[in-house]
Amino acid sequence: MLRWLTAGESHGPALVAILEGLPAGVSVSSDDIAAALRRRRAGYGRGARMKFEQDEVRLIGGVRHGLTQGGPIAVEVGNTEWPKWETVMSPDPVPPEELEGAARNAPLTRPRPGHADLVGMQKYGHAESRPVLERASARETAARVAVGEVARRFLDQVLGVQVLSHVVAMGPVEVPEGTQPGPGDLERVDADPLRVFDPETSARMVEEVDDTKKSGDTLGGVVEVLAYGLPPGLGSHVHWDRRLDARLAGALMGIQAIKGVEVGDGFRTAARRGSAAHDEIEPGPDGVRRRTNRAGGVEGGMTTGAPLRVRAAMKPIATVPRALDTVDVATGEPAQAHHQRSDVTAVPAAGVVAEAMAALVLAEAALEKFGGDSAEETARNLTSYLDALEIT
Ligand SMILES: Cc1cc2nc3c(=O)[nH]c(=O)nc-3n(C[C@H](O)[C@H](O)[C@H](O)COP(=O)(O)O)c2cc1C
Ligand SMILES: C=C(O[C@@H]1CC(C(=O)O)=C[C@@H](OP(=O)(O)O)[C@H]1O)C(=O)O
Repeated sequence: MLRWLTAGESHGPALVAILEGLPAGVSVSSDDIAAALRRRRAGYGRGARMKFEQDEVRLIGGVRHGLTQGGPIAVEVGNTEWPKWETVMSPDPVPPEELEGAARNAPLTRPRPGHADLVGMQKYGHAESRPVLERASARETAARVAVGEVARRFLDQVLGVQVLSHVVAMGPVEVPEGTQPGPGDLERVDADPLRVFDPETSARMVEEVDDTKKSGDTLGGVVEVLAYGLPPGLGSHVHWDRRLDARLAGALMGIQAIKGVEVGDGFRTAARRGSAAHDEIEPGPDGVRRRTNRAGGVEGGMTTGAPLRVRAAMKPIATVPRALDTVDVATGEPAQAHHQRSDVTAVPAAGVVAEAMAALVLAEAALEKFGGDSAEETARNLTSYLDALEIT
């Protein structure tokens, strides 16, 4: 069983993540995780914080001399901004006179529509939104990307699976139908300012971001995650919570601001007739194959062996600079929502987070199918399964 958990606040000292259940013998270092975190920080349209804050990675358990040992893997991602927040976010009590004069201590009583502020205050009984936004913030996704990188490396080294993502829509601007990077195209995608595979569309998207910023607004979009090299049979048709499509959808919907998930052609499939919706099966030089991949590599809740293709739709950033109407909960009067700074868009970063979540789910499904306490054992079990497949 593969499990993962994160803890920590946006302006706390650090985020932490634990990944439990990964076999021994997977190669990973602090530098590998730091590189993954750099990918998450990039992307045109992100706010000032991405420039002045650094992610400080420390592997504090489960890895020795660059190899996983089989025990829980613990990663700390330090927030270099912590010295500015030490008083306001102190875990231990602070004398009231010290807190009163502290910068950033003013109560946040004008909740932002679209963020977790208002309902979080209602549910947890807070008079202001600081305790809610600190944990609702997508800063937490740094911890997910840290452990997601370990899962990605397991998939690559043991199963030969490549996971990547690209941006397919920014607001109303979409890439042309059929734009799809291949397994070796991750660097090319990352080199684009918006992580778009089509340079002409990327240029139009950059204009859209600039225009949105100029008008004091924010922008959402759609990312696509692809996984190449998966064997057939991860997940299962036998029960709802073993279906791989359900598990991927849950993992992607669990990313802040993701409001829709599509597997394969998803919603577009619903508009087609059956004869134009499914992937016909034919004999190929290496065994049976599908003529198309409209299903996105999943049928009956299981991988088919074709490339996995899932999309996630992100809503526009909630902290709109041209602040939205709200109520000041301290007075009950109409007010403008709290705004200091924000990303114009974080769709490119959401793609990197979506890769991490997909990698964790795929690694979990692979370990359910093949087991193994060492990378060698998992690889052996995979080979034996593939060798024994009667219909290939
Ligand atoms: C990578 C990333 C960066 C984000 N940056 C911001 C931001 O700067 N400002 C903001 O208000 N929301 C930002 N968000 C979105 C909020 O976290 C999100 O709106 C909030 O959690 C509420 O969304 P929900 O209703 O889906 O939970 C970001 C989301 C992601 C995935
Ligand atoms: C810090 C990160 O993202 C943050 C996510 C976020 C939100 O509300 O989700 C709000 C912003 O933080 P702040 O309000 O402090 O400017 C983003 O910068 C990060 O991704 O590392």
